[in-house]
Amino acid sequence: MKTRTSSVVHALVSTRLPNRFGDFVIHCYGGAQDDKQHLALVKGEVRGRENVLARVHSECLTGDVFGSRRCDCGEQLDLALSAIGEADCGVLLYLRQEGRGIGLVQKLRAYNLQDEGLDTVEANLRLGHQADERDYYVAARILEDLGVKSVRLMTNNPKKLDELRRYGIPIGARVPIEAPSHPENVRYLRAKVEKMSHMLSFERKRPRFPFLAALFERLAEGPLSPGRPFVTLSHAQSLGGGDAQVSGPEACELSAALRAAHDAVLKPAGPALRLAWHDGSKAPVRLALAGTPATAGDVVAVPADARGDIDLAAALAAILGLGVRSLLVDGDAGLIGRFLEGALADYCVITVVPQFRGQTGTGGSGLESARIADCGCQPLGRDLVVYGPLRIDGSEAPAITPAG
Ligand SMILES: Nc1nc2c(ncn2[C@@H]2O[C@H](COP(=O)(O)OP(=O)(O)OP(=O)(O)O)[C@@H](O)[C@H]2O)c(=O)[nH]1
Ligand SMILES: [Zn+2]
Repeated sequence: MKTRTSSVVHALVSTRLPNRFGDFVIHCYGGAQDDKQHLALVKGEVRGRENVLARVHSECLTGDVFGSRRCDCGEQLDLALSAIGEADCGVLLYLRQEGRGIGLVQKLRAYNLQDEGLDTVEANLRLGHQADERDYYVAARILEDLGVKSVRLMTNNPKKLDELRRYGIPIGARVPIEAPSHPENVRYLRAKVEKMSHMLSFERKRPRFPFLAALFERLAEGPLSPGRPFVTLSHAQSLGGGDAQVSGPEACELSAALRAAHDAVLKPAGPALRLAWHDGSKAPVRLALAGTPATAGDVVAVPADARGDIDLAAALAAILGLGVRSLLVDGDAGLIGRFLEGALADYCVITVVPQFRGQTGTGGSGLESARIADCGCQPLGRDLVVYGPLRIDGSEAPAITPAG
């Protein structure tokens, strides 16, 4: 847990604040190291409660008060207050960290730089700031002071989740909070996704990999077979048939898009399996055979199949029970094969890396480095032909240039 010794915040005053979203009490906190007064809007009784609906919102005068379309802050504030207003209890913290901590004047300067073509992160850096200078220590202490035991946090920002956890706030779940995008803020939102890893689904809907559009649409509908999540198998293999060692940057991007589109990713981890939520909203879980010696972290015990391996059907049922409706299996050839044997998968995305290095059928040192340069690919009836001039380390540039 991240700790700090300085700055103990305390409520200076609390008063009723009925607003258009419901009946709130506002607590004004002082004593923070930054000398600012931070606010907590509380609906209902949150003391001693688990999984309290919460929003930790950073001040954005332009968005929150003046309805700026440069960002999504004002709309997120409304969404959060209205969700809390409808819940029986909840908390909104309003942290005075304007402009991701750089202050109003610098944020407005950053807007001018964005009008000159920089993105929101580059603008901060140009002004001599970090991309994000916020700190969530005060937020954690206020939540503790309010007696909140754990939260369901409305955010799309993974750093916010990490920081609050590190300051000791248990987060039971992440609740996405997405305002519709506008032409004026789409660049800003895209920069949040690409540079600050924000989890915004409008990006997922972008036809970045048009050949997967049908899969992405289907995923939104949830499981296809009863008793298990929708399962996509993904694998990168070499021409020799074994697992590929290194894929190119675009294939890495594809694999990131696949991870983001599924609720969770399953990978082999020795004899066990490791389940990780794509957005980090929950801690990863290990699925291991019952009786396996415990290691750190959460372990779900799964029965063995006839061969003594993890029973994958039982593992999938347990994974569905954990709330995962779509699962990406990021497997080696062995794990993929076992899912196929059990007819436990719905979709498959195989990347072929045009090199021969792999586990199967390659031993010689020449083959180790052999690859197809200028790789081509052609569906041929029901088959797929991968072709192109060969290059083996030490050989000259390929003599044949591919047609078309
Ligand atoms: N420096 C800078 N700050 C900005 C810009 N646009 C918005 N902000 C600030 O970004 C912060 C956004 O805060 P939040 O909405 O709490 O947090 P978030 O990081 O967007 O994460 P979410 O919880 O997903 O909303 C506010 O402090 C805004 O003032 C910008 O272009 N530059
Ligand atoms: Zn804003």
